[in-house]
Amino acid sequence: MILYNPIFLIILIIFVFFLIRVIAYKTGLIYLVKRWWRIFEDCFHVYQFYRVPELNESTQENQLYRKVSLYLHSLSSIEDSDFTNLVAGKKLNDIVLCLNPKQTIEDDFLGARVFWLNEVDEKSESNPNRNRTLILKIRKADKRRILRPYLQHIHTVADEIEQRGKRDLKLFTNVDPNGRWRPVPFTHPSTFDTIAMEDDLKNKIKSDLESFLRAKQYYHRLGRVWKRSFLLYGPSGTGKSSFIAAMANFLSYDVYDIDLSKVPSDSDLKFLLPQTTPKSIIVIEDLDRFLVERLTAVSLSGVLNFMDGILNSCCAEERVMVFTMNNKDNVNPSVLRPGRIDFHIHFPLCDFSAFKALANSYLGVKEHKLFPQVQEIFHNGASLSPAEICELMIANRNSPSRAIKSVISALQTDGEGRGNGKIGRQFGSNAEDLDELEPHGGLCSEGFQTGKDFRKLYGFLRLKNNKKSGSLDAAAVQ
Ligand SMILES: Nc1ncnc2c1ncn2[C@@H]1O[C@H](COP(=O)(O)OP(=O)(O)OP(=O)(O)O)[C@@H](O)[C@H]1O
Ligand SMILES: [Mg+2]
Repeated sequence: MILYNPIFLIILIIFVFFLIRVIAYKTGLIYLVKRWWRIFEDCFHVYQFYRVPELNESTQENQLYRKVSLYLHSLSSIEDSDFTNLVAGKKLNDIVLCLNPKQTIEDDFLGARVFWLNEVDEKSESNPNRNRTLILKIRKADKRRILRPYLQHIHTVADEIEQRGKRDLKLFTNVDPNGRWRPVPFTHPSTFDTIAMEDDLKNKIKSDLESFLRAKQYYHRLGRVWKRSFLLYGPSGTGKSSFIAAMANFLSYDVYDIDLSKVPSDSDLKFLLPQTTPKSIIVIEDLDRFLVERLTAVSLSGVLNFMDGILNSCCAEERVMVFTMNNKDNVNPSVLRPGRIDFHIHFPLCDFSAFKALANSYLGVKEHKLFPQVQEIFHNGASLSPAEICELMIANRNSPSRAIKSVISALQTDGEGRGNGKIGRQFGSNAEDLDELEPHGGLCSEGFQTGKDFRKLYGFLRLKNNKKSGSLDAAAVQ
């Protein structure tokens, strides 16, 4: 009889409903129900699809793909996917989620639901970094209302992520036999803080790079190509490659590292350039070795054309070119002429101030009773490369005294005479060294030949000498 009591029936229905809900959530059945509901719902909607391929028709990287990918990886719904990839991130102990081939993720925008499918071309499974496409699935009914603002939203969010430096940098190498770039994550930890270099010089380079980043309008107004080129030269193990990594981390730029021995001809070298993306550093290491010892099939004119190629319109935006050499004296002067290289930066062997900077970072000591002895040895002309000193410090990191003693004995045995004439002029502390960083062309070539002009260009004298500074001076630091 009680079953016919309406109050009892209501309580029973509520209880059963509550029980089903609890079971559905506890067991995860709710997700199955939601999926079925979506499949059912889909039967009443017409969808439209938009493909965003990774490469455009001329096999260059599609910038929209990069932005969409960046945006999707920032969505919380990637965590709710049935399956996704977990990979180690850039920072220590960092784990990031990464889309799996064929994975679909959902996004909501202005009350409309859209889907993204990560499609990987079956033919390219051996090379998963290529021929990938992100497919946007959007209801036809919502398309007119949300498509444009949605794409704009993706642009904005991706730009913000990049600005915040969250962009995962890539290192591209030209080892692909098809003459294409092969990317790997770029996770080099080097920063300007970890490089032992005189602060003044470091700050000048940093402020030049910062003003370069901000100067897009300025360069365009002048009709000049927005690029910078650097020559880093000095003995082995003095930090040239680490400095390039520090630049990439500072600018948040990808790195394209060209191995000239893997380039079969001049035209292949030329072909590599248009495939690079804006916001990138293009690097040729040990250029002197390749040119002097002829270790590459590429000719001198091929290299010169490549260096000038950055001036052509297809790759004129936001490029930094860096060349490294052990010795620039044997290289044909046309390689180094103004216009091809903007800055020459010397990386010498260690002096006492660099040694102290390394001791501070590697051993955590700012002062030590053995420092006067080390200073004396440097003063007498002995030196080692920072790399050699770093290795000794790492090997003896548990005992600073032992580490410094091992540096002293290495300086006495291997370092004799190596630092001849270098001490005191390592990091641009005098007028001669300012010339080392002096601009050698590009924006600054005409009429900027002395250290004084260089300082003027970068505004160091602006406060003192406002009247004298020209318009180029003011704009260059914007
Ligand atoms: N100035 C420096 N400050 C801090 N670490 C340095 C410096 N120079 C070298 N090192 C350390 O020494 C190692 C080798 O340096 P790096 O590879 O950058 O030298 P390099 O000049 O590129 O040498 P090579 O000409 O042989 O390519 C790196 O691990 C780096 O940490
Ligand atoms: Mg190197």
